[in-house]
Amino acid sequence: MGASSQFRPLDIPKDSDGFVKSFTLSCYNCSKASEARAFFEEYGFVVISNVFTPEQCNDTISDIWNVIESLVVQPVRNDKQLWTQELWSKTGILDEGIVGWESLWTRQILFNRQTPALHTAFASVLGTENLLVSHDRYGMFRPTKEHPERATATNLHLDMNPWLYIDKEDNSEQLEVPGELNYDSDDDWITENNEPGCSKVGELHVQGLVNLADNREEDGGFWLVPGFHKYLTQWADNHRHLRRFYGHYDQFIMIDRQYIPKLYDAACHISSRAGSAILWDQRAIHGSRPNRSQSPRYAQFIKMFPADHSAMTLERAEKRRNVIIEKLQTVNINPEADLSSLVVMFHSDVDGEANNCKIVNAQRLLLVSMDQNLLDKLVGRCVVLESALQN
Ligand SMILES: O=C(O)CCC(=O)C(=O)O
Repeated sequence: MGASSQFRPLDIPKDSDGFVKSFTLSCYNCSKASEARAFFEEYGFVVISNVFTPEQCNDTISDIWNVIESLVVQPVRNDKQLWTQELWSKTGILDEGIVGWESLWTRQILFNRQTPALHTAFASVLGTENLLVSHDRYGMFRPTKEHPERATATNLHLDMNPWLYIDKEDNSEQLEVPGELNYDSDDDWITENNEPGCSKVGELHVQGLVNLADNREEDGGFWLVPGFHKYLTQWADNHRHLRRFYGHYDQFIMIDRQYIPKLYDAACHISSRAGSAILWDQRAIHGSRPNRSQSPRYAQFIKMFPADHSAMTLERAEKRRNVIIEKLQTVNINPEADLSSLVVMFHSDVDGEANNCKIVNAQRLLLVSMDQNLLDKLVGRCVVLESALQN
């Protein structure tokens, strides 16, 4: 494996119930948050517990079934016999257990994206509370004990192009694909997740998921190579020969076991309790393992990124915000009444040339400002639609 043979995978600490060590946070700058951040820096991931409540997990599992049943056009949740390959091929990406072909916009998935504890988790790791949230999909891994054919594929991948990441000089052309993201296709929201910046600028990008049921090793799901985030640059440089298998601008790199057997051996399942979030550094090679148990594995995938993220141009932020407002209307979410006090939405008549224009415009999304100084600066120049959580 060239110089990456120096890479030493780390042993992951576990708690007395066999789950990976986790952190409970009261706010983003509490002492536990510093510990969580230190853990993240060392291992390339961290588990934050109690991010979704038990009720929220149950409601979300029910929503996953609503999505599945709307795609297979029949009720299936109570009859495992119906969870066949043929039917599941209509629900999303079969091999990866992803539910939904493109980003999902149900009421439940939208409300989950504004969960305060989730925001605290990302803010703790990213070191800022001014964040945008991604609009991704659900995961559901069917039990396979009696149906091995229902297993998802064992995989390790990167949601970025490691060679563009190490070679680019700056972030000016973040997404090196033809055309700008318009958010006119639900697929654009998935593409948006795979913009990791570049190594020379060194922005931190953090992906995440919330497990909705206890997730033990035998239930399959998320795994990663602990500590790999620090070696990505070196690894990518040593493995330039693999680049020929991918398109020059591909931003999703699935790597077969035969090319990286040692990394597959080093990957660890990240077991966590229901309602826990797993956050990982986008540079850590990761993926999923199939379920081998009798219980389904349920998850929601979520990334948050700083609102002043370098790829978020004013035009993009504007389009993004407008599409989100339409999506909220489609599921009868009233931005003025139904959103959490975390969510700040700005009218579009903000003076784009003024100070902070980038931050102002980038925040025209869902999420977020709890930074009073920033709000004070902005409120004079725009209307903040903010109110108490009502869901
Ligand atoms: O937990 C999983 O199913 C895998 C998640 C993953 O690889 C991703 O979101 O990139």
